[in-house]
Amino acid sequence: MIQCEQLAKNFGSHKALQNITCAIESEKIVGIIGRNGAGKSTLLHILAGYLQPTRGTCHVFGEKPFNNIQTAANTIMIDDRLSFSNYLTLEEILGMGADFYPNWQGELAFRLLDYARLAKKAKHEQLSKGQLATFNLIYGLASRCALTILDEPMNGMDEAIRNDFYRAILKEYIAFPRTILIASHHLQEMESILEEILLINEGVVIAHAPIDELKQQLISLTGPSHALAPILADSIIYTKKEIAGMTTVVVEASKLFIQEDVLQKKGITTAHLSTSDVCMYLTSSEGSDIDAVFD
Ligand SMILES: Nc1ncnc2c1ncn2[C@@H]1O[C@H](COP(=O)(O)OP(=O)(O)OP(=O)(O)O)[C@@H](O)[C@H]1O
Repeated sequence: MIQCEQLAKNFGSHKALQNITCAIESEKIVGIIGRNGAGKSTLLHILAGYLQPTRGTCHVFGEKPFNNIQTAANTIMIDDRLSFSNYLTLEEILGMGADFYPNWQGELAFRLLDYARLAKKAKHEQLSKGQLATFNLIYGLASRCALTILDEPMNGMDEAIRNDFYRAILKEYIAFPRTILIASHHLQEMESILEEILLINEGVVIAHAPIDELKQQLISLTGPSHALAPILADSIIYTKKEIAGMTTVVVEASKLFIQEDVLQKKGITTAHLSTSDVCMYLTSSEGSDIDAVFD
């Protein structure tokens, strides 16, 4: 469905994407994860055909997506910039969906509209931030596009409606499988619907793996500082905290060439991290510590 090779995008002298190489199969739900400014939206705009890459290649449905009719016909991009005519009511916007999207699910759209208690006669521009996000997401799901791109779709939604709509995304995906890319900072709450994660940092893909695999990349060790020091000699340490002779570190699991029972004998315990923590550590800049700002 998607193939990017050494994709780069510059805005003037700013390198928003430096080297994106990835392949995404069809009928997958993929989380596009990364810190603020990592390049997620830029990548999604290129995939949707809105932006032309500066270098490298990008193929969606086997073709270059920029200004491509095939991409436009089979892709929907939902973000907070999605706008509709100020003269149209929500009801009218949903009524027109069938004119643009061959698989349009009008009935579902209206049921979701009722569920979210959005007034049919309201105008798009009159909606609150959370209502706007809810309506746009309903529109995106009802379109049933082969490539559905959701850029921070839950921005402004309250927790209850967010949880409902994660479920709605999953149910819709099961009913009509398609490729859904979701860029979001709410990884913890949405990870149950994701199959894989594309982790971007400073315009570069630093991980692309199924959730369970990504989770295994890092491990936390806690034990007496003197026992941990020799074990960590060759490890990249993502975070380290030391209190009263006990140290806790997060390191790469694959670089730890020591058995669990040996660690136990040295008084060292291991713990797995959440996916969200793994992504946070993998994308943290070296030595970054907010406390240091106040020292
Ligand atoms: N049109 C533009 N002109 C200049 N710089 C831009 C433009 N669009 C994005 N950038 C810059 O490119 C970088 C990547 O932006 P992008 O919006 O892709 O990040 P993001 O990962 O989506 O961030 P966030 O999580 O904060 O939404 C940022 O440094 C941003 O300032």
